[in-house]
Amino acid sequence: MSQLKEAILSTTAKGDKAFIPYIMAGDGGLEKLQPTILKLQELGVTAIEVGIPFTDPVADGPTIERAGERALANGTTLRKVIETLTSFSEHIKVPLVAMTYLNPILAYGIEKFSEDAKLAGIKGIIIPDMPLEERDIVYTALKANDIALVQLVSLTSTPERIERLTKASEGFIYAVTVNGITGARSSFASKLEEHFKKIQEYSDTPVLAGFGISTPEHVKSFSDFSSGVIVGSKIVDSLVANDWATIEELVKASKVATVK
Ligand SMILES: O=P(O)(O)OC[C@@H](O)[C@@H](O)c1c[nH]c2ccccc12
Repeated sequence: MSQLKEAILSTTAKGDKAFIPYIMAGDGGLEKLQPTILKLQELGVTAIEVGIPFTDPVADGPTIERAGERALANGTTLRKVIETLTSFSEHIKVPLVAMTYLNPILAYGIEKFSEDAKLAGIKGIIIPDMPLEERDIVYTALKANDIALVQLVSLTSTPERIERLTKASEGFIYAVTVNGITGARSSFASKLEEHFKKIQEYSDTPVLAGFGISTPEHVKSFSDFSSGVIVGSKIVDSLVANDWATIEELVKASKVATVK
């Protein structure tokens, strides 16, 4: 079993829910990466999604897109992110999930990338612009380096597609809670619960909810019918504002059993 899936299952076994914050590597300078990751793991997050900035981030909403622009303006590259993570990898105790578009990995070289990513503590990867049908391009190299390939399931996926995606997804299943791009939302569609149940039918891999989750109340309500949540834009904004109290509240909301 992948270390990513193991970390999530050990969290849910305690009665808590998984909490995965998304951060944009290089936002505020790459020197912020180490203190940010170490502080998040101190707060008890389950894993950390590390975004690699990219010039054409088609799935990113305005908050993440702007964070990416700031990171690129700082000179952040995939290579520098991997080097920085590797420099303190002995201190990283939670699995890292890289979030990158296909192009930077192909430019790096998929084999070399997978080997270097492993040394950097990366245990999973999300590639939003890579369709399931194309995954052979990267799969063997990732597998050889124990990197789980996480699939995104959208609200509009057909039942057949949901089945294929969930069966293929490794580490966890990323269930997208809204139509469209990333970013904080104030409300969600009804019937999400049914959608989540359908996703979970095909696989014992934990289903996590992501997109638009920005308050402790959202975290709690999604926790009722998923194994946990991913929070991106709200975390990115809070890091820019150096507002750790907000981040702590979000993480705490996932600790159903161990924090009263
Ligand atoms: O920002 P939000 O709405 O909280 O959603 C998480 C999301 O940002 C993060 O998982 C992510 C950032 N970029 C992506 C691209 C595709 C899928 C997911 C992502």
